Amino acid sequence: MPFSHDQIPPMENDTPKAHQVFLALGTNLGERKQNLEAALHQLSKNIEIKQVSSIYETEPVGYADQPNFFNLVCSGQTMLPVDKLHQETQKIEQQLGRQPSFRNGPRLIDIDILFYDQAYIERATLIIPHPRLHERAFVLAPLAEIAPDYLHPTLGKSARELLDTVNVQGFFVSIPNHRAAC
Ligand SMILES: Nc1ncnc2c1ncn2[C@@H]1O[C@H](COP(=O)(O)OP(=O)(O)OP(=O)(O)O)[C@@H](O)[C@H]1O
Ligand SMILES: Nc1nc2c(c(=O)[nH]1)N=C(CO)CN2
Repeated sequence: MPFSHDQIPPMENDTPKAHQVFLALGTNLGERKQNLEAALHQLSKNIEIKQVSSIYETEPVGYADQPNFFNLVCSGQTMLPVDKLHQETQKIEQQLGRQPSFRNGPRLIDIDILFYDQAYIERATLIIPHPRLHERAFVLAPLAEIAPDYLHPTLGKSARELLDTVNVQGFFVSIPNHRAAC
C-alpha cells in the first residue's frame, strides 16, 4: 500500500535508514552527455548510485521547436529526507547553469524525482511519484531498462507495463552501457 511519507511517525531509537530513489535526468542544450555526467557526479555526493540506464536520444515532447533531448534514469540510496533531496537536485540544476525556461522548453539539465521509497507525497512544490512520469516514454524506457518490475506505488503497474501503454516513437539512439564517473 502506498503511504504518505509525512504520516510516518519517527520511532524512538530508530536508526536512520537509507531511502531508495529513482531520478530522471534530461538535457537538450550544450554538451548533453557531459551535462548528464556532471549531474550524476554531483548527485553521487549524496546518493549512492546503484544503477544508471543507457542514454536515450529522444524527440522533444510538449514543445516541438527545440533540439532533441538526452535522457536517462538512475536509482540509488540516500540518507537525505525528501525535501533535502529536492533542494539538492534544484541546487545541482543551478550549479550546472540551468537558466529559467518555459514549460516543456529547452534546458541544460532537468532532474526529476520519480520515486522516493514507495512514498506518496503531495506538496505545493513537490509531488512524488512524479505526476507525469507514466505518460512519458523518455522516462519509462530508461526506467524499464534498469527496473522493469518496479511497481508504481499509486498506479500499481510495473515500469514495463507502463511503458507498454505509451508511444515510443521518436527514439533515435541509445548510448548503451553508459556508466558515468560518479
Ligand atoms: N517529483 C518532482 N521532481 C522534481 N520537481 C518537481 C517534482 N514535483 C514537483 N516539482 C516541481 O516542479 C517545478 C517545475 O519543474 P521544472 O521547471 O523542471 O518543470 P518542467 O521540467 O518544465 O516540467 P516537468 O515537471 O513536467 O518535467 C519545480 O519547481 C519543482 O518544485
Ligand atoms: N524528449 C523529451 N522531451 C521533454 C523532456 C525530456 O526530458 N525529454 N522534458 C520536458 C520537460 O521536463 C519536456 N519535453
